[in-house]
Order: sequence, then C-alpha cells, then structure tokens
Amino acid sequence: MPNLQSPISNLFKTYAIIVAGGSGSRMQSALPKQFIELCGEPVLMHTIRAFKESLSSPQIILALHTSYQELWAQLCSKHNFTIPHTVIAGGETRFHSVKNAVDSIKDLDALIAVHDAVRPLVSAAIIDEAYQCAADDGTAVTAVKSRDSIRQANNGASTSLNRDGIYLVQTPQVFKAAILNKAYKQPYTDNFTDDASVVEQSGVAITLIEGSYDNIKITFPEDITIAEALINKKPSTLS
Ligand SMILES: Nc1ccn([C@@H]2O[C@H](COP(=O)(O)OP(=O)(O)OP(=O)(O)O)[C@@H](O)[C@H]2O)c(=O)n1
Ligand SMILES: C[C@](O)(CO)[C@H](O)COP(=O)(O)O
Repeated sequence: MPNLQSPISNLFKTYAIIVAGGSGSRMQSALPKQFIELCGEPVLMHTIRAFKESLSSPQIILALHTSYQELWAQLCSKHNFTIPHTVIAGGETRFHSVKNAVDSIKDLDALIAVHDAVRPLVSAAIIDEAYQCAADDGTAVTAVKSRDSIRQANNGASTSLNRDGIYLVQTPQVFKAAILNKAYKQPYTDNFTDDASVVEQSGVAITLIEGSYDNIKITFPEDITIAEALINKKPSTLS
C-alpha cells in the first residue's frame, strides 16, 4: 500500500541533529570514522543524504569538532556535496554534542531527530516512521530485537533471560522539541549512552519502533567492509 499520508513536515517543522563529534577510538584510524570513504564518499555524506531523501525533509544540523570543520568543508568541495546543513561545535561527549545542537533550536513545537553520523545505512522509511511516531507519542526510538540468546552474569554465575523482551537500540531517535530541550538541561552522567536514556531520566516514557538490522553503527574496522556489502546489496533485498 502506498503511504497516502501527507509528509509530517506539512504539520511540524522538522530538524535532524547528526552527531559527528567523536574521535572513533575503537576504529583505530587516524582519520575519524565519519570521514572514511564508504563506496567512494565519506560515511557522513551517506548519512546526511538519507535524511535529505526522507519525506520529512528536516533541517540538518551537523555537530562537528571544531578541529575537523575545515576538513569537512574541503571534503564537501572535493565531492561536490551541496546538501544544505548547518555546522555547530561538537562537545566533549556525545551528550554534549547533542546538547549544543538542541540548544541551537529555538522552536519548541518542532520535531527533532538525533542520529549517529556513523549509521549511514538508515533508510528514509525508518526516518519518516520515526518522525510520525514522535508526532503522535512525543518520542520514537528505533530498536531491533536481539537475535542471539541472552544471559545475565552475576557473581561468576549466569542466568538465561527471555530475549523477546530485549531490544538493541539504534538511531534515529526522534522527540518533540520541548521534551528533548528539557531533558538536555539535566546534568551529564555516564549512564547517558543515547538520547532515550536522557529523555527517560527526565520522566518521559519512551516509545520503541522497529529499526533495521542493516542500520549498523560503524564502530570497528570490519564494519566498513560490512557496510559496503550492505550498500552493494540490491535495494529490494534491504530489510
Ligand atoms: N564527543 C562526541 C562523541 C561521539 N559523537 C558521535 O556519536 C556517535 C556515536 O558514537 P561512537 O560510535 O561511540 O563514536 P566515537 O565516539 O567517535 O567512537 P569511539 O567511542 O570508538 O571513540 C558518532 O557519530 C560520534 O561521532 C559526538 O558527536 N561527539
Ligand atoms: C546512540 C547509540 O548508537 C545507540 O545504539 C549508542 O548508544 C552509542 O553508543 P557508543 O558506546 O557510543 O557506541
């Protein structure tokens, strides 16, 4: 069935915060992983294009460490990359990068997606579904069910958990702007591993939506090979 709903951008101003302020220590590459080429262009360009191609057509805000902003400008020029976006300063942690971007958005009636620069395989369909769900529920966090069995370790022993109740969380994570703005006023703690954990701590319930096993995060060197294989799959086989 074709989606006959009008794009969410007819009803809400939409933003996408793409966080690219990390150093990629686990990648062990001199060049942070968001700038490494994937099928001929930097990872970050694939990610920004996915949002540009969504029906939600968000205004894109890119969080980049100041020391890499000149490199990014050079890469955009080299690759003729002209998708409009605003660059703001990345922070010391992912939380601080998101906070800088959230603080730059003054429209508290908007919808804001937060997405890792290093998840370049996100589909337009998932992006649009996440904005729609956040419009309805206030929050939308993409996740997939664990495909492996799960055990909880405890004092040298371990017990089996029901994997049907275990979700692996991805991005995009989309929120009504007022919810995200309030959540990011909280002081930072190490427990804030994603935006859902920050919003939940502020007292707001999280709605999960179906993500995709293809929406991998590029974290380790082998992830580049896996991402290229996924990109080269026929589009009709992407799940
Ligand atoms: N200070 C930071 C740290 C991370 N990120 C972003 O958050 C996303 C997810 O983080 P992760 O994969 O952990 O990236 P890095 O922090 O770069 O990697 P590592 O943890 O291996 O150092 C990435 O797009 C990364 O650029 C960010 O914007 N600002
Ligand atoms: C935000 C995230 O990508 C959701 O899976 C993840 O929590 C980032 O964690 P990392 O420790 O920075 O890889």
